[in-house]
Amino acid sequence: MAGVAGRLARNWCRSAVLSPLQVFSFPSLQLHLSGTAMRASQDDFENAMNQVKLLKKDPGNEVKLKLYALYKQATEGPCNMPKPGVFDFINKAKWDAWNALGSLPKETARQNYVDLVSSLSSSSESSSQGKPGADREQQEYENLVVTSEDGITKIMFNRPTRKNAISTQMYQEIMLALKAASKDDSTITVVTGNGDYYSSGNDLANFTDIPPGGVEEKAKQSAIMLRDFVDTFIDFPKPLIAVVNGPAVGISVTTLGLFDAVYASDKATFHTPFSHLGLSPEGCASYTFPKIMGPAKATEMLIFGKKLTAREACAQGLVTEVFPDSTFQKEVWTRLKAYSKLPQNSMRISKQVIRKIEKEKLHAVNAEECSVLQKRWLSDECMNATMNFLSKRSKL
Ligand SMILES: CCCC/C=C/CC(=O)SCCNC(=O)CCNC(=O)[C@H](O)C(C)(C)COP(=O)(O)OP(=O)(O)OC[C@H]1O[C@@H](n2cnc3c(N)ncnc32)[C@H](O)[C@@H]1OP(=O)(O)O
Repeated sequence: MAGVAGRLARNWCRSAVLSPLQVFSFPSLQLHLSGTAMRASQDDFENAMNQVKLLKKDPGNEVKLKLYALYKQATEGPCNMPKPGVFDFINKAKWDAWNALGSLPKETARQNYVDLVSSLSSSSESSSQGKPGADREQQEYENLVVTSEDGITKIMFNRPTRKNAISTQMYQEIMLALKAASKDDSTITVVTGNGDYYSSGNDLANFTDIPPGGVEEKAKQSAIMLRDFVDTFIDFPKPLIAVVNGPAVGISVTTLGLFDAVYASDKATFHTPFSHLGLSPEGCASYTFPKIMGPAKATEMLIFGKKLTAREACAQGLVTEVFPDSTFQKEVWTRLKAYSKLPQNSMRISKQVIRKIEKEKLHAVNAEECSVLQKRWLSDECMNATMNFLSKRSKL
C-alpha cells in the first residue's frame, strides 16, 4: 500500500499544488523554517508564489508538501479540515503536512514560505550555473530535446517512459520551443517523439494537480493553457512538419491538422478517444478534420474514437506519406534536408498565403473548443474516466 501511496503522491506532486514546477534534485537542501528573519510582506508572499512557477526543476515531493502546508497556513491559518480517508492518499498527504504545522502563526508561515522559495530559487540558479560547457538547449527543457542543424529545428518529445504524454510543464516547454523556432534561422521545424510513441496525448495526471481554487479553477487554467498552446500552432510562421514515429493519441493527433506536412512510420496509429474519456475535440480538429477527411470520417474518429492505421490516415488526408518503419528515419530526414535548402523567405510567404484565409477562423474554433472543454473537464463522465485510468495505473 505504501508503494501505491508513493506512486499517487508522485503523480500529484510531479506537477502538483504549485505547478508548473520543473524537477530539481535537492538532496542536500536544508530548509530554514524558523521564521527568525524579517517579516515578509504580502507582496513578498505573492512574489514568492510567482517565483515557484518559474523554478527550473522540481524540488521533490517533501518540499512541495511543505510549500503547500505553509501556503495553507499563511492564507487560512491552522488546519481545521476533517482528516481525509485512509485511501484518499493525495489529500491525506496534504492534510498531514498542513496539520503538522499546528498553531504556527500566519505571519510566520508566510515568512517561512518566502524563505523556502528563496532557498529553492538560489539552489536552482547555482545548479544551472554549475555546468559549464553543458548543452544549453538540453538544460532549458526537461521534457524535450531541441536541436538545430542543416536548417532544421527538431523538437523531440522526450518522456519515452510515459509514452511522451504531455504534462503541464511539457505544454509550456513546447510553446517555448515553438516560439524560439519561429524566430531562429532554421527554414523548417520538425516535431517528433523519442521512443516507440509519437505521443500518448494529454498526461491524464495533469488533472490531479488541483490548485487552491479547486477543480473549477483548474479547468479554467487548463482552458487558458490549451488555448495558448493551440494558438502557437495556428500562428507558427514556417513550414511545420510532424515526423510521426509511432502511435499518436488525443491532442497529438488533433494538432496534426495544423501542421503543413505529416510523415508517418507504418507503425504509427492515430487515436482520438474523446468520447471514451468524456471529452470533446480540441486542437481545432472539430474544424480541420471534417475539412480534411469529410464529416463522416471525422465523426468516426472524433466521436466514435476509431483508431486509424497510418495508411488509413494517409488515405483520408491527415497524413502526407507513410514509410516502412525500417527505413522511416533515413527516408524522411533525407527528404527534409532537401526541403530545408529551399529559399527560406519563399517558403514562409507561401505558408502565409496558404494559411492566411483560415487563421481567424482557426482562432475562433480554438476558443470555442476550449470553452466547451472547460465544462467537460468538470463532468462526471470525464472525472470518472480519468480516475479510472489513474487508479488502474496505481494498480489499486
Ligand atoms: C490541459 C490540456 C488538455 C488537452 C486535452 C487533450 C485530450 C487528450 O489528449 S485525450 C488522450 C489522453 N491520452 C490517453 O487517453 C492515453 C492514455 N494511455 C493509454 O491508454 C496507454 O498508456 C497507451 C495506449 C498510450 C500505452 O499503453 P501501453 O500498455 O503500451 O503502455 P503503458 O504501460 O500504459 O504506459 C507506460 C506508462 O506511461 C503512462 N502513460 C501513458 N500514457 C499516459 C497518459 N496519457 N497520461 C498519463 N500517463 C500515461 C502509463 O500509465 C504507464 O505508467 P506506469 O508505468 O506508471 O503504469
